[in-house]
Amino acid sequence: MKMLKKNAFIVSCQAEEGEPLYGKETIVKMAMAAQAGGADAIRALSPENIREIKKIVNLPVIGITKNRSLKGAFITTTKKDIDNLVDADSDFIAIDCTRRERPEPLPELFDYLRKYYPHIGIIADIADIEDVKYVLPLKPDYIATTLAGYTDYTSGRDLPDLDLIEKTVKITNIPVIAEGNISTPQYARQAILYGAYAVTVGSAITRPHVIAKNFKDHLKDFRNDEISAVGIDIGGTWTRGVLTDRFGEIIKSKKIPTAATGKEVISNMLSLIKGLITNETHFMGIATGGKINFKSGIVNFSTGLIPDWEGVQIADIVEQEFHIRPKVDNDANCAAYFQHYITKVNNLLMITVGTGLGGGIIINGKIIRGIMGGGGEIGHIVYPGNNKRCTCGKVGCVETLLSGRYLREKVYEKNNEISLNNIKDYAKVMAWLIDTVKTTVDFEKCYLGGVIPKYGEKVLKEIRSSYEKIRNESGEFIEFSQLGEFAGARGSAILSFQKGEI
Ligand SMILES: CC(=O)N[C@H](C=O)[C@@H](O)[C@H](O)[C@H](O)COP(=O)(O)O
Repeated sequence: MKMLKKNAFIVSCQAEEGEPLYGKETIVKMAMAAQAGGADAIRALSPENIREIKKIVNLPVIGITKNRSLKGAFITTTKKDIDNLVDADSDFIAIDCTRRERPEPLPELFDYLRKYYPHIGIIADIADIEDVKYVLPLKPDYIATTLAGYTDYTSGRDLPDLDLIEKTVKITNIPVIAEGNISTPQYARQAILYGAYAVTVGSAITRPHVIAKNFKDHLKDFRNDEISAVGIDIGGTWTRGVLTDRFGEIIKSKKIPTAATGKEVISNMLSLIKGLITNETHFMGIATGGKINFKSGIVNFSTGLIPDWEGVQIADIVEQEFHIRPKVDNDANCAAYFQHYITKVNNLLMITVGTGLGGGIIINGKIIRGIMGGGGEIGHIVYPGNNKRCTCGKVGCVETLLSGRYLREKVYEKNNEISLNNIKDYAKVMAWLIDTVKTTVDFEKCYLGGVIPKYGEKVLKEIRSSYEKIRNESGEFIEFSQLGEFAGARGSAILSFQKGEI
């Protein structure tokens, strides 16, 4: 019996009737292309194709037949199929070994192959770990995860099912072939590291209509329109809104005081959106204080700076009204994202000094959100010796020493001039905070946004020199953010153009 190489890369070259590339001439070309790309073996459908491939391509072939008219198992289900595949010079034959109804009993197919074609390797195509247990007594030569997601008992699973590989290698020494929805080279590599003996890739290489659809899926929501987005930033004091183009440039902006009850905050948000949205707007972002579940668009936790905010299903409310699913994120995360977008700095800390003290951390271009959406909430780090109670319920949060309100008290203005007499303490705590976060995530730049830039360079200088005393290194990486009061709203607009989690 032939063996597949360890860590082999198998390319499945298939097109069923009705698919655009159906026909043996194309299938042979697919196999040639796969070989040129370094494939170690080919998986192919139907004796006619296999015969042609074997004439031209010098690689082992895993042969299968498919009978789509069957209700249950459909890959190589009869002894006649086996005869035809062997006759076409297949080196291996894959058999549907799922627990579904089938025309001929599975043990009979195995016995038949072993008796009449002992040189042919048998690959058991399975869908879940129960299938593996079901087929183990028949001692297949390989087990392939081909059918995960394709049976009624596995449909709806996250694919590729890498866990299935891990579970299978735990209960058997029979080599496992990772197959089915290995859609990227990274997944192929992961599959091997999860314990697969070899990996089979099909559609991602040989089904151009699937590849094209995947590209289209990433572009189709741009439609036949100018790209624009509404971005809303709901803060403790102000609710700001912008309509931007694809670059985050403001087309229109508006701001209103944040209302005193949750109900009003929501109705204000909706009317702000109404005043900004156009017929061509298909994207929306909402930035707001608190810990936000980015996936569901629900406020997980709020300090109370925005009234009745916890548990509000922002994304659902907006979607119901405007039929656009908005991306909802923490306000400082959105400001940080916009800072990253504008400056191209991939590792940064954004501190927004406002009603509270917001933080957003970008590492390798990604927003750090964590489990509950509380990532980067640096205002709630406890400053040693501080016993002020914070709006979040804890005692000692730096927010109680660094918020905009506190800054105003420290930097009092006499005859329109800023007095910096008390700024030293403020700068010391801010520098301590920056050092604490830098020690944790080692960002490249720290931007101070919100109200702090309006107090001028002297404040910045003081923070830098406090930092230099703590670290004995330059504080030049600390800068004022130049993006202004709409940074959060613009950031949420830019974020809404992205697909998936950013
Ligand atoms: C379910 C089914 O009919 N699978 C077939 C089995 O041979 C093929 O259509 C797949 O292309 C092959 O398994 C590779 O998987 P993917 O194309 O997802 O990389």
